[in-house]
Amino acid sequence: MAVQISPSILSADFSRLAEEAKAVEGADWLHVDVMDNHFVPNLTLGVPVVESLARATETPLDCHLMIENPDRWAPQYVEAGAGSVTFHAEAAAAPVRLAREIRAKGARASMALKPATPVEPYEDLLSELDMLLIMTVEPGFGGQAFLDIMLPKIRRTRELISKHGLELWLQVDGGVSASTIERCAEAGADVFVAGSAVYSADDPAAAVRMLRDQAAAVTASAPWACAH
Ligand SMILES: O=C(CO)[C@H](O)[C@H](O)COP(=O)(O)O
Repeated sequence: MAVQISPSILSADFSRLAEEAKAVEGADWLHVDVMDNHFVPNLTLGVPVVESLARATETPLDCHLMIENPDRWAPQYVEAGAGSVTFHAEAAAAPVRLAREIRAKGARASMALKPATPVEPYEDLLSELDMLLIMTVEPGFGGQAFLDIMLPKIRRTRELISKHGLELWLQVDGGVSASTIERCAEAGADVFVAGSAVYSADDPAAAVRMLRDQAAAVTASAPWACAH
């Protein structure tokens, strides 16, 4: 699977969201961080803003729900126009049922793990998902330093994906930049969320292309990438 870049609008100017979305057209996804001030100590946006963003950009929306009770809310983000919906393992009451509901409604189903949540208890669920998101910062805020200690978890997840022969995308989110993306790619990630590294650049679209090229140069020689 080709490397994909998903710029996070958490680092964009929220008073100009449509323009900021257009500034990264050419990216594979637009990462939309939904925070409820309960699951994480920050509050961002909800379903009506996602509906508006879906109308404002051609880029498919990759909605990351950092919220309590995703079982209730996630289907509404599919209806709002998201192409991929990520819920947190720590918050979902019935992750398999929820993943099936997201898929049945027509979006890609994804599950996220906070840094302290291991992947191994979820091994048998991976076949129900289209993507697994490994947080490489504590969720809640952009601009945090990348947690190197997550690299072994990325590697172990890639091994599980290979062991079961899954077509599961492996996303990383938090502190991904020109100086960390290669380590993530070497460990086995193939979908990269980048907020501040993209939106602090003079040319956000060029920053997306540079990150994609950097990661692609690494994964070109990865055995797991060649297998797809
Ligand atoms: O989910 C997130 C925070 O919870 C953001 O997507 C993430 O932090 C992106 O920002 P940056 O690339 O600046 O770290």
